Amino acid sequence: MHSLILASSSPRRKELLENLQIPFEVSSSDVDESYNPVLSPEEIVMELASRKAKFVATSYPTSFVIGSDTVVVAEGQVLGKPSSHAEAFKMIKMLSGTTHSVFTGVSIVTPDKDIQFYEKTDVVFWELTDEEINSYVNTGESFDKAGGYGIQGFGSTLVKEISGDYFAVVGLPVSRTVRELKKLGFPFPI
Ligand SMILES: Cc1cn([C@H]2C[C@H](O)[C@@H](COP(=O)(O)OP(=O)(O)OP(=O)(O)O)O2)c(=O)[nH]c1=O
Repeated sequence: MHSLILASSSPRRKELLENLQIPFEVSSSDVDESYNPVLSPEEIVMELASRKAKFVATSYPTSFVIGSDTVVVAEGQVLGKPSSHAEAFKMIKMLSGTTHSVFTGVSIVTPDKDIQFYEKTDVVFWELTDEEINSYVNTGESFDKAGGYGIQGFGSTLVKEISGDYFAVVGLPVSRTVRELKKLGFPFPI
């Protein structure tokens, strides 16, 4: 039987896949995450997800390997992870009182195929005061997350509504991923 590998160092992606109670291994993908700025957000996340999965697949040639990438798009700008308090503040300020889109791309590499897909989720933030933004950034939660927030943590208090897959915002659109794995012939118990 083929084994399943998650090509990620994200603890959230691991937790989401663990919810399915199927055995898998984690192998982090040390790839260059730069991209051509002319690409659309969906092209960027699928390209980076593919790079991550392909990198790990070279070490697991008989496995099904899943790679994923998440970015936030606001005011036409693609936001990755902030690297300072000031940058995180600026990102959350940009998201305050408006709707932004979260794009998560997934790539699945098997011994004889590789596919990519993406999910887009729209997220509406409450109007936030500078004080609220500062105290959120002070939690330290911003730094390893696209757009500078985590919907699954304190960031849940910033969110007014979402339209789309919550799990895709956290980093892995689990149900679509399972459907695609099944189409590729991976034996799922459910
Ligand atoms: C918007 C949002 C993003 N994120 C996270 C998901 C991703 O882990 C991260 C975006 O960075 P990614 O580069 O997609 O992933 P990563 O570096 O964390 O992990 P790897 O490349 O090894 O798979 O932001 C949340 O956890 N919650 C959120 O609400």
